[in-house]
Amino acid sequence: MKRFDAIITGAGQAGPSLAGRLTAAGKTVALIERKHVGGTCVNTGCMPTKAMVASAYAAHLARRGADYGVVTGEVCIDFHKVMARKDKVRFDARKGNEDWLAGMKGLTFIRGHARFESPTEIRVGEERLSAGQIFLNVGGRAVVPDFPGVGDVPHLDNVSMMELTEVPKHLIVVGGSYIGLEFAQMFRRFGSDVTVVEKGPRLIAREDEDVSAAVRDILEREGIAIRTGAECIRFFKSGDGVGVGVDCTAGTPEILGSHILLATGRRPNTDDLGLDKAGVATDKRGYVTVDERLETSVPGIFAMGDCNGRGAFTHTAYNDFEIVAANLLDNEPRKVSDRIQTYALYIDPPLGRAGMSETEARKSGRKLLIGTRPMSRVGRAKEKGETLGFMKVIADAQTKEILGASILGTGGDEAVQSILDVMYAGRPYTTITHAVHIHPTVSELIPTVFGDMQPVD
Ligand SMILES: Cc1cc2nc3c(=O)[nH]c(=O)nc-3n(C[C@H](O)[C@H](O)[C@H](O)COP(=O)(O)OP(=O)(O)OC[C@H]3O[C@@H](n4cnc5c(N)ncnc54)[C@H](O)[C@@H]3O)c2cc1C
Ligand SMILES: NC(=O)c1ccc[n+]([C@@H]2O[C@H](COP(=O)([O-])OP(=O)(O)OC[C@H]3O[C@@H](n4cnc5c(N)ncnc54)[C@H](O)[C@@H]3O)[C@@H](O)[C@H]2O)c1
Repeated sequence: MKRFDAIITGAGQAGPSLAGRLTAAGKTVALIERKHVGGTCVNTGCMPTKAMVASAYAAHLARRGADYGVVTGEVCIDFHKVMARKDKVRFDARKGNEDWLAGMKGLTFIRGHARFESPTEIRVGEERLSAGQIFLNVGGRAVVPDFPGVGDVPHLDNVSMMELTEVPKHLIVVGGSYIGLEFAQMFRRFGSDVTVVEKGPRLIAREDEDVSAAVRDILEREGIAIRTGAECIRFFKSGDGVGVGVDCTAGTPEILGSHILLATGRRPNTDDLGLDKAGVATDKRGYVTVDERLETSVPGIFAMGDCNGRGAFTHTAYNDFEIVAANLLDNEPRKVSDRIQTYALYIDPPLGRAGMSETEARKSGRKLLIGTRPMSRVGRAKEKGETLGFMKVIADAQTKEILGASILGTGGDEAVQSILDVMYAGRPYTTITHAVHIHPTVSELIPTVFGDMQPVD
């Protein structure tokens, strides 16, 4: 049995940074990783997809060259180069993480699958390790729903999408949310026919209806077919290709394509972790139950990142590390409920989100002020020739507290963060209306949108 002060399971977005803080504090740490250092984000998530989104954007802009007075000729995709560029981005990042860990004094890095033997013991293959503190950072993986015929046809997920060697002729994306829509638009721009099949009545159902509708419009303008309300999804083989039954309500009952991507959500990697041997509680979907400081039902065992169900983003996983480190090492009482919801959807133009949606704000029962502005009335967007989308901001009419914002438009992922910072500062929206922003930017219109807010029922 090898003894350590701490064991960290999973080298995703929280584990390595926590290893850095713990070893710097003089503790001995074992970090266990079964696959690739960097986890989902670096290897099969954010980084490679955003590298591919950048290639797709270059293709889109090149096709629109004439709009800007630039003569480009026929635009062709060298898919091999697109994928090689993506691989360089992710492999460089993985290597950077590996080098960082290799130079970490006090760290023992172990490759293999970790399982609990008891609340203080972990087994990796034949090796047994023990520690007084154990930190889980095991992330999640794609869900494969039990669709009829799902075992009869090949299907892709975010991992196998990274290994494609040619552009699919017709990509059928099942699931019209963050993962599905980012892949749908990029592959349309690479030249695939793309159909999105979503069982719900609209795309990205967590967003407001006006946001869903505008996103649908953006995608349909590029020739992406969208089938919402697909309640009867089933799969079958069709010649060399695949078929997806959608039928039920409207449109053609079946779609024939060359490839299927399943993007129907994620599940935590907690089913094969021996949690029962440690007595660590999970909810019914397998997410590890944690308190405000991210400690599990077993004192001394903590869970960070996607596996605790308190966030599903790289920045929330990293913030989990910060919360744990602050409480355990800095005597600073940070808690997960201090976090304000924020994220972006990286279609083009992107959707930047902070705080509540309008639907959530209305449910809160507060008196609201809401301001909106189409991107076609934002100078910066006009100059760039990228005028799709709109901004929406929401405030409490009585307290002037900023409740939320959605910026669907060019630069929306960056611009929304100026609002987020004022929310963290706990300042009223008048802080923004009194601020002077740089001209010409998308952000310069944010004070105007707050200034133009109207009361809603
Ligand atoms: C296609 C896609 C695009 C995304 N884009 C974005 C984005 O743009 N922005 C964003 O914020 N988020 C994005 N995400 C989400 C983001 O990738 C995750 O939220 C983030 O990676 C979660 O980090 P984590 O540390 O919790 O888990 P992970 O990064 O998944 O790391 C967990 C690690 O634990 C290891 N592991 C699991 N079980 C064991 C075990 N038993 N023993 C040893 N090791 C184990 C795994 O191999 C993995 O390396 C995207 C996700 C996908 C799939
Ligand atoms: N830009 C980003 O930050 C980014 C990008 C990609 C992924 N992510 C993260 O990854 C997570 C997972 O993304 P996702 O898009 O896979 O999942 P999701 O949970 O956001 O959406 C799943 C979609 O699939 C649909 N669906 C679910 N079950 C279905 C079924 N049986 N049949 C048909 N449709 C079904 C749902 O209605 C929903 O639209 C997100 O929550 C997000 O946190 C983030």
